[in-house]
Amino acid sequence: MSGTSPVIEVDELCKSYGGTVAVDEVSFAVARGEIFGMIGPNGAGKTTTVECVEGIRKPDAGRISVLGLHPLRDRARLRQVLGVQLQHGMLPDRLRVGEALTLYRSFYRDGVEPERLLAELGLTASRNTAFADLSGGQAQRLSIALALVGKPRIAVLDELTTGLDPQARRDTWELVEQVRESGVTVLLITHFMEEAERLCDRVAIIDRGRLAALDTPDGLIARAGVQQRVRFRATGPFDRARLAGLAEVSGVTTQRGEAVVTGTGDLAHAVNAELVRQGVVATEIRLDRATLDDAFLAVTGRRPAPDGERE
Ligand SMILES: Nc1ncnc2c1ncn2[C@@H]1O[C@H](COP(=O)(O)OP(=O)(O)OP(=O)(O)O)[C@@H](O)[C@H]1O
Repeated sequence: MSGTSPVIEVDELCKSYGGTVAVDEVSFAVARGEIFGMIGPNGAGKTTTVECVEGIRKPDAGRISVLGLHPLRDRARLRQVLGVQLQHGMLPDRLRVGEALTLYRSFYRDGVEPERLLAELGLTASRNTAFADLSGGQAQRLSIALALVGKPRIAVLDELTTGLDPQARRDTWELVEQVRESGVTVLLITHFMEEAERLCDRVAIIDRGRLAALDTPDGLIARAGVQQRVRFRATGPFDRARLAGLAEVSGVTTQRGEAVVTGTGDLAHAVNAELVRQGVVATEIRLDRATLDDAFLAVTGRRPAPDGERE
């Protein structure tokens, strides 16, 4: 995190619905200009946490500060600096793209020229299209445009690319990177591990209402102690015992004529260096890198839903 004070501070946030504890003493801080991700199983408490940050839910306990504002007491001022992505189905079907942007622009003192946003988000040709007639990707881009039209300092994006095809998803990721480059801090809730790994500077894993882990994607993967795998074919025989004796290595097996070495740390480098010491040349060396999926499993005990699906 940079030396500047955080733009969002959440301190020991608690929220229950009747007997259901949705958020249980969650604390974190989001630095200016970062893309901060929240991942976790369904019902883990992500949306409730973010809704408390947005000032649309009242916490039972804890302290939240957003750009120095209190989400409930300073709600009107908060609305001017926080851009929130619309959830599906929140616009009237017959409202046209251009009209929606102009309407939303009118809610803010400061803002971006709607025409400019339309162009930047590739929506110029859809300006006169009614919301109900937009494709999934176009509707998603419109919801992002509406989150940005008030020139927010923080954008909250919830389920950014759910329902989009892979190409539209990648285009949306580029868009979010542009948003961040323009100086906006992004709070992103996602079910896609690949999305979190690719976009987020830091990721909070929320599980059963608690903050289970918080780190960079690489840090989460490394801290989970997830096993990595290096596969290679060797040009000649090599001493397996010496390979197995390396600090980084936990196992050496052979699969379909390939040596498969499992372990942690800088495994590929350690294996390669040992083979060089043995005078063996490895061909087709491949590293099966651990991913955020593995870290998620290690932290929550559950696999993320396939391809970010809702369970
Ligand atoms: N309005 C509500 N009334 C009662 N219980 C609720 C309400 N909203 C959420 N909950 C419950 O609180 C818990 C946390 O829900 P929340 O929506 O914050 O989780 P989430 O991590 O955002 O889940 P998802 O990934 O499914 O959106 C769940 O057990 C949920 O059923």
